[in-house]
Amino acid sequence: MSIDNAQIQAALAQIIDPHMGEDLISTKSIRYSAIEKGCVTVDVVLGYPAQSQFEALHTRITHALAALPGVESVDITISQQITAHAVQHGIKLLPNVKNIIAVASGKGGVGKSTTAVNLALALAAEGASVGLLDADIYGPSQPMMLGLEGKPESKDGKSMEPLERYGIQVNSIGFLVDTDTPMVWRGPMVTSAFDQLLKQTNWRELDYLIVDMPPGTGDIQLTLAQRVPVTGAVIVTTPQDIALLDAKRGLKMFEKVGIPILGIVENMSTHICTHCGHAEPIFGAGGAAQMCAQYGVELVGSLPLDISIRERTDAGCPTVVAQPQGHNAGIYREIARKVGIAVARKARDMRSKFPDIVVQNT
Ligand SMILES: Nc1ncnc2c1ncn2[C@@H]1O[C@H](COP(=O)(O)OP(=O)(O)OP(=O)(O)O)[C@@H](O)[C@H]1O
Repeated sequence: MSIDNAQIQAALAQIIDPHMGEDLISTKSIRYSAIEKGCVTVDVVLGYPAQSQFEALHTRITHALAALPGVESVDITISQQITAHAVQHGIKLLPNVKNIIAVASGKGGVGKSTTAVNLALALAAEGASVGLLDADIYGPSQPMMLGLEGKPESKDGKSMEPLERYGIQVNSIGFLVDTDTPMVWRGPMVTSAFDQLLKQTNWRELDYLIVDMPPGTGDIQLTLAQRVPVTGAVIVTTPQDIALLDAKRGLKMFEKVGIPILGIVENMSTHICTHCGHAEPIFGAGGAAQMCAQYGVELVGSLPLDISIRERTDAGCPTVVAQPQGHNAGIYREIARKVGIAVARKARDMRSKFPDIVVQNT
């Protein structure tokens, strides 16, 4: 009994990508499929970082196709290709950077930098090429969180080479601005230092550049948001009403400048007692989920208030690299996957909704 390509396509249309919630044909993940003398060849290309999922997907496709009558052998290749970005109209794109993700918070101290660095490392752990730009003028903390010292080198006296740590490229406003200078003086220097960081860093072929934004929703944040060709923003909040209120302001600020929200991260959602392991929602519960429902955005993950998260970041070795098999690293990886998928989806949606949007095809 012989089999044709239409039957192969029909079988592939039954395989659901569990992370996208759509089948492999609808997600346009099948780049090539052919059959010759009972031998099936299929090339699958995922649009988000998912290296750790390749094996499971390979097994599922192989089983599904091998079960078809007339199939003698199956040859499946799985890879990933991060989609190029769509950004706010009128902003110049950065060379060598496919997607920029702003990590922001309405309020300071909610764990924005901790989330940004772990998100960057989790995306890299799934095989993406990632950069981290620390634009938090109030307290650039990425050098400490990554245990990085020194200044970026300049080969031509104008541009900077990003530093590297744990497989990601890093540049920080802390390297350019004297953080001991009072904020009132630093303010005017900020936008030019930020421009320098953004445009004069020689990023090398990034799938994602994660920008750790300064906390708040004032003029500085708005200016920065308007200068960066952002694919989307991730907003970090804690569960208290006051933090949620500020997070909503942040959300509106991004909407105002046409930047889509890729997701909300609820940090310090429950306190885990180091003695008995009891989980207590000391800052309240359910607020972030309610906010997400109200604004139609996704709650991409909730991290507990866990002493090990603070200890690892303070020691310059964030959770995702310090305890890759731990529960919290798993949550960060899940957040990274959801953000990666949201980027792929938003780029697709924006291109169809706003045909005049700037799209970089790389
Ligand atoms: N889930 C968590 N559990 C325990 N400690 C945490 C958690 N998230 C962040 N922290 C700690 O809280 C402190 C503040 O975190 P972080 O610097 O990431 O916040 P931020 O929002 O970026 O602050 P800033 O407003 O200063 O930029 C840090 O010491 C960090 O290690």
